[in-house]
Amino acid sequence: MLITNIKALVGVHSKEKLFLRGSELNQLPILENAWLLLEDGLIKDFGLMSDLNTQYSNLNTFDATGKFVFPSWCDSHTHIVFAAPREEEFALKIAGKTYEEIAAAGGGILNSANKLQKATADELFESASIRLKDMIKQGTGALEIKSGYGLTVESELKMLRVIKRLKAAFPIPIKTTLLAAHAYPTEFKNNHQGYIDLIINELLPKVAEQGLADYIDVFCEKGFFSNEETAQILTAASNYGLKPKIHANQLSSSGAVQTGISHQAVSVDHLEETDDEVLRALSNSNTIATLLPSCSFYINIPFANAKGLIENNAIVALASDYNPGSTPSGNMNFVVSLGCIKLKMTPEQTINAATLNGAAAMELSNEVGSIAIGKTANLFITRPMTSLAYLPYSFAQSQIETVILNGEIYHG
Ligand SMILES: N=CN[C@@H](CCC(=O)O)C(=O)O
Ligand SMILES: [Zn+2]
Repeated sequence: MLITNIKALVGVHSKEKLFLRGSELNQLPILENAWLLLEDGLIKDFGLMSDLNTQYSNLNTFDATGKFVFPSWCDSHTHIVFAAPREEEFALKIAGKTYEEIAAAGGGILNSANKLQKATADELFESASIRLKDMIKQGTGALEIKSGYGLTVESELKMLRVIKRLKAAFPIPIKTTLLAAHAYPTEFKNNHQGYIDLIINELLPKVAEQGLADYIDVFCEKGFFSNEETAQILTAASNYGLKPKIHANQLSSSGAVQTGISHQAVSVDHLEETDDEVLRALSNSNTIATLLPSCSFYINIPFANAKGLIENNAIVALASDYNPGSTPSGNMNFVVSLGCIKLKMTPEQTINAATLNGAAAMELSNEVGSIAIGKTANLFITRPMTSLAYLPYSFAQSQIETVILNGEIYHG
């Protein structure tokens, strides 16, 4: 397929550029009045319309006059396998209850775990497929999915197998993260070590043997998993080659970021509580700071200090956190708008953070996240737009007209 007359081809980073640190995030290379050639599912070539080779004239052509072409969003933090939404908690939130209060009253993660344990794998696969199709139509072309609503060996494995089926059924790269340490099941409320032992001695060996996860995650937070408990789990997982991507500093500043970094985490995610120690720890670090502004928006908690992280030369990514409790939305266009409106990032910074750095947070930036020859042809074409900034500016409305995955138009 040949795409011609592209008003702006966005994110033409060199293939060697695998992530953008600090002020590099400002650089979003764009080719105006361009063409893009896709072949065998990959990006084959691109250039200026003035230099378009006539040998391509008999190809299947898509005329993108007035339109922008973006690399697909790379959503590196989601929990899209769940049994049921939790809109009953929505009313409690409106009435003023906090996320922690709802969780303490039996809502939250344990509520989702009860429902997931009763759901069949087929039901979970069907409902997650509907969510994933919606996300793809909204421009997502690579994502990470976590377990964490099973909280028993059997149900965590059930979730991971559902994610494996999603990988096989959908034409986009998907990475899987084991998040058995999402909350303590009620029966282990007063026996934390018992649950940790279950994860380490029973679950991890099975997950590793069956190749069901790429990463390990822990909700390292007051009232959930302490730094010491997190460290135990990360150390055990490293013996199976599972690198950490952890939930850190969402509700309090508890040292979670530092624990993640000391275990060579690929990313530390959330960081709504971004104190000076967090900035220092992530300054020049190879651990990616993944920010989830839709979560801050939805549960009314502080927004992460993106500017401080960028000024301190951290690698900042943006992701959705799609889950039934704190963020019932996987719309990366809205994430990018919030990045601008609430994190005070520029449109260029948010787009880089939601594409190339998101890909890096899944160790996929060799494959996706920018427009480079040889990368997978996962991209989207907008409606005619006046400028790049129009996309985040027109918040909560989709400017995406056509989604292309592996070089072909996606019809869902
Ligand atoms: N904080 C931990 N996990 C999710 C929320 C899970 C839930 O409420 O179901 C998050 O990233 O916000
Ligand atoms: Zn999360």
